[in-house]
Amino acid sequence: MDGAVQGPHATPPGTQPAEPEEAAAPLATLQANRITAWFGDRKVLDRVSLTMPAGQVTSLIGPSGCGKSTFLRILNRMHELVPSATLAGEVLLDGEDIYDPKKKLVEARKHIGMVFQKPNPFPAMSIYDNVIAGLKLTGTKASREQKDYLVETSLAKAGLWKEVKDRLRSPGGGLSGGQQQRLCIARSLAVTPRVLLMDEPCSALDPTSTRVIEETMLELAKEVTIVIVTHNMQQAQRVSQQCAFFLAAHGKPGVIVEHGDTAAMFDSPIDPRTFDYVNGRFG
Ligand SMILES: Nc1ncnc2c1ncn2[C@@H]1O[C@H](COP(=O)(O)OP(=O)(O)OP(=O)(O)O)[C@@H](O)[C@H]1O
Repeated sequence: MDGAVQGPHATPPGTQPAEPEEAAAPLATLQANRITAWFGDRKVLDRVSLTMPAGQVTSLIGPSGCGKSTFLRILNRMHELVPSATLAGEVLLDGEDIYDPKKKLVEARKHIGMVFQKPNPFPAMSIYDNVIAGLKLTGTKASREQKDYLVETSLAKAGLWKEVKDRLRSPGGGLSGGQQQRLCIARSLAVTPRVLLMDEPCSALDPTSTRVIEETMLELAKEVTIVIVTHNMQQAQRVSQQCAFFLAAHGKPGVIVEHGDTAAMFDSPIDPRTFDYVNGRFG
């Protein structure tokens, strides 16, 4: 990493969002191979493999406790933050193992961003500083002009620029829940991730904010590979091209029962358990 922000800068502030003058990083495919995960001696995932194709939205669906969030957190090395947590298997970002001991943890987090269920901006920090907060964490240096550019383009991509462009110095905590979630998306985008993981990003939001986030996701998927955990079957159908159905039988670790094209999973699932779940018959 050269420590510099990618892309051009110098768009006069207060005007229309700037268009990037350079191509973004090519779209990336994320591949999980035979992921097994434990908390202490309790196995919660068993040999889960899934390819999350470049430029697509992949939904992870399934009943509570079947390991969807654990799987998502393994995809950007957050699982290892839990002291008792261990795992086996590999996660490849465009063929490169993110758990390679030679690779820095911060690299995985930079390339693979995460948006959480509850919007978590730094409440007292300005909207502007919230967006660029990740630069420091990833050791990325940027000039004032580069920061201005990043703030504007990231907020525009997150669908928030127009609403906040005149109050960039106001605290992030003063925004509505839906706006805060889009601010968190902008913060993730500012470090130019190649994959964005979203853990039930709309579950704390009203239907209007949910719709705005979903529209934002569909736009973002053109340049960032997205993986979303959702309990909302309509949302999975609206936003994702691919779906994976997780299930944990009583006392057993979670597995993927079925995955594939979202429309096919909902219209003609192969496994009867998938049929029951997508039709609201259990879970
Ligand atoms: N920090 C932790 N320590 C111990 N066990 C955990 C921890 N986090 C999750 N688990 C357990 O791992 C299993 C999988 O949990 P996980 O949160 O991944 O499921 P999920 O499918 O995302 O559930 P939900 O849909 O309710 O969010 C559960 O049995 C849960 O109790």
